[in-house]
Amino acid sequence: MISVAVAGASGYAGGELLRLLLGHPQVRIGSLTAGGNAGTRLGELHPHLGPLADRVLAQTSPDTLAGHDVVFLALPHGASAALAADLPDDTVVIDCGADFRLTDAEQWQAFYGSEHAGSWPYGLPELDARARRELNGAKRIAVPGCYPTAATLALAPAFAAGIAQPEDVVIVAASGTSGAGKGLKPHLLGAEVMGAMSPYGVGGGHRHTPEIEQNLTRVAEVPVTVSFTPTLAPMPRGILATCTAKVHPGVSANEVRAAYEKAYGTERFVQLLPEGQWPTTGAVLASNCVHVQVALDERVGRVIAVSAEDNLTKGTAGGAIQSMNLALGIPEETGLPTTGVAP
Ligand SMILES: NC(=O)C1=CN([C@@H]2O[C@H](COP(=O)(O)OP(=O)(O)OC[C@H]3O[C@@H](n4cnc5c(N)ncnc54)[C@H](OP(=O)(O)O)[C@@H]3O)[C@@H](O)[C@H]2O)C=CC1
Ligand SMILES: CC(=O)N[C@@H](CCC(=O)OP(=O)(O)O)C(=O)O
Repeated sequence: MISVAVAGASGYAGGELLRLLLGHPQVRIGSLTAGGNAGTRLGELHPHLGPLADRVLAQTSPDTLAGHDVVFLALPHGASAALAADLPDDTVVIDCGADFRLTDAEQWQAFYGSEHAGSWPYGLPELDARARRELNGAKRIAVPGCYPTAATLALAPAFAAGIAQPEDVVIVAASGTSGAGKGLKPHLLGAEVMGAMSPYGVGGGHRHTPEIEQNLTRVAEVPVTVSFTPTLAPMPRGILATCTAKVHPGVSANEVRAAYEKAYGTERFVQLLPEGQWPTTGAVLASNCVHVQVALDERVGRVIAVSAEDNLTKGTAGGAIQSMNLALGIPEETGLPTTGVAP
């Protein structure tokens, strides 16, 4: 059995990790830690995690996380780097936060405003062949942000196939409120969120912009720039990303379709929907699958790719466990749901 600790077990990402790990046949759940909620019964914070209800959260520290094969860090940005440095080199450490996602220190400084901690293998196996190679046997893994997972998977095939132009890429994505974490935020109070959609981080300032650009640049092998606008939607979970890019002159709808079929034909967790069927967040609720659809708007010469994911499942915890499976050399799909919850 693989012994696993979760730091940040009281939060949304930590709770989703535990929901999925409870169904993982090769995992034994060890230490569960938190910050201010240390000392609290898990059942008070996550009443849906019945079998773990009587576990009491410990304070997060290298000592309470010691002695495990795998440690998941589901902590606020900036909290992982120092902690990870004090965990043994032979422990698999999987960071759900942003600390080790970006390779460019200047971009990190510009968007996060703190010192760059470095970069780890990026936990998006479907990005390219290199991603899976680097995750196999990895001891440190950076889990992607939830928007970058959705946007990257929507657009990567168009860039990998050389169909899309690297400028004038526009991404507008709607997220459920759990994406913002459990902390109290005035704009996320029920009265503000219920029944309304609202944009935020408008004008290129959202910290996921450089992460999306990093991913698309990697597959395109030329610098890709994107305009990314997130919006908040009145639902607890889910992301719907609508992504468009100009195509090179002469690209046909058949070529676009073929590029996406080639990219995702054998992927278990990225499903290209049948032509004409468009992704919905409802269909991927609690599933580790991302649904993708693509069309060519011939009138304006743009490819329109739409993806839907559960931000807490494939967008965080499911993606993290998929990477753990690769790191440990066990089948990638172990313990991960490919079906959603409906209605
Ligand atoms: N929510 C999402 O959709 C996604 C989240 N992520 C990332 O996952 C990480 C966790 O996010 P999320 O679960 O949403 O956030 P939450 O705010 O819901 O949870 C944060 C967790 O971190 C703990 N914590 C906070 N401060 C400290 C501290 N100083 N020392 C130790 N523990 C601390 C909290 O403990 P306590 O309850 O005791 O305060 C809680 O367990 C973040 O880095 C986030 O960016 C990544 C992708 C998507
Ligand atoms: C709705 C909402 O607020 N979403 C979060 C993104 C959550 C996430 O995936 O991002 P990190 O892991 O980088 O925090 C945001 O826009 O900041």
